[in-house]
Amino acid sequence: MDKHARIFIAGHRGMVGSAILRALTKRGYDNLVVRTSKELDLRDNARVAAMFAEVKPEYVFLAAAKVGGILANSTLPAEFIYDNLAIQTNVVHQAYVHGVKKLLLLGSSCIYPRDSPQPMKEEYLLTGPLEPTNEWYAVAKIAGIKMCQAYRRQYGCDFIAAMPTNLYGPNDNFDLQHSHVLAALLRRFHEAREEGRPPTLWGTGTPRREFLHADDCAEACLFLMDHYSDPMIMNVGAGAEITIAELATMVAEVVGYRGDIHWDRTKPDGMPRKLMDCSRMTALGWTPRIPLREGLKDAYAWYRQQVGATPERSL
Ligand SMILES: NC(=O)C1=CN([C@@H]2O[C@H](COP(=O)(O)OP(=O)(O)OC[C@H]3O[C@@H](n4cnc5c(N)ncnc54)[C@H](OP(=O)(O)O)[C@@H]3O)[C@@H](O)[C@H]2O)C=CC1
Ligand SMILES: C[C@H]1O[C@H](OP(=O)(O)OP(=O)(O)OC[C@H]2O[C@@H](n3cnc4c(=O)[nH]c(N)nc43)[C@H](O)[C@@H]2O)[C@@H](O)[C@@H](O)C1=O
Repeated sequence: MDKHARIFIAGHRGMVGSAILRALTKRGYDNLVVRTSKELDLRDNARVAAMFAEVKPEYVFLAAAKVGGILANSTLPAEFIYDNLAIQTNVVHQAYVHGVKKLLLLGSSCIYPRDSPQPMKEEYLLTGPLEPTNEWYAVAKIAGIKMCQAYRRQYGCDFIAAMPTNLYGPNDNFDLQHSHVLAALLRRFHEAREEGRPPTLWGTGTPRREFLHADDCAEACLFLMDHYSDPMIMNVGAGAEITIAELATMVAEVVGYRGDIHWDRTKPDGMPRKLMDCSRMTALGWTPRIPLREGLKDAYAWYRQQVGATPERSL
């Protein structure tokens, strides 16, 4: 991408979009196009078409989506399938209509079958039933992948799709009902320490997850924009997994909480394991840089800043 190219970052205020914005700005890109969801609801096809006609972006990072953790996904199925289908349909189609040179769509590791062999390779897509807690979101994401592949096949569009694993970092959602596990745990342990009572976590603690910092994910997205043009999806992971119980211990250490943990086993575990096989990304020459413990410290520092907790007061 030329440093003056018009680059539309859809979802620039979200965790991944803001990390992409930071990464591009740091590299000196000076023609970045952003819109909040209030300024431009990407579910509205006419408004998306008008924006593309007016701005004529040359490159698109599609990081706008309806996103949430296991409970949000299982309790808001209509919003997860509708919003994501509509956003992708409008952005991908208008990118084709207005001759976008390259588009990167963000999918998710939840597109793989619940009982996939581990680690999960790209070719396992559509080889078995999905995990029920996020099937609506996963179906929408799979449709997004298929749109990129269809527009490449029929119209020759250079549209690619990256599948990140579970992400965390600055600008994550810390809502206790709707967030992903890592943000929820940082907040739960922070509040447990402040209030002197044990946190209640969900499920059994036995599921395994892989966690990638949003800044690493953004670097991977920029790398793929520069080095990858292929219909095959690309896994973007951290390369190591950890149980939720082990994650809880690590978060407790980072936050400085030393006490009991309660587990609410009425809450779902979701997929038992979700480890990406990232050998194709590694072979291309990209690997993540931020170790989980360092990333956790960074995410916790960001959270404390948001809640106005000074280190002196909160530790
Ligand atoms: N978080 C994770 O663990 C993972 C995320 N991903 C994928 O990465 C991408 C980014 O996720 P993440 O950054 O976490 O999500 P966030 O929830 O942090 O951000 C999503 C962004 O999408 C925008 N958005 C939502 N709905 C609309 C709409 N109708 N019109 C316009 N903009 C809209 C929001 O804009 P605004 O702020 O202006 O309202 C927001 O900035 C998504 O595709 C997600 O599926 C993949 C794997 C894991
Ligand atoms: C990235 C991916 O993320 C989602 O899938 P998920 O990985 O299952 O989601 P999660 O991060 O919310 O939970 C991971 C694990 O952690 C446990 N857990 C413990 N305590 C809390 C807790 O307090 N909050 C949450 N959310 N989970 C908790 C929870 O029970 C589960 O076992 C998809 O829906 C979809 O959004 C998607 O694409």
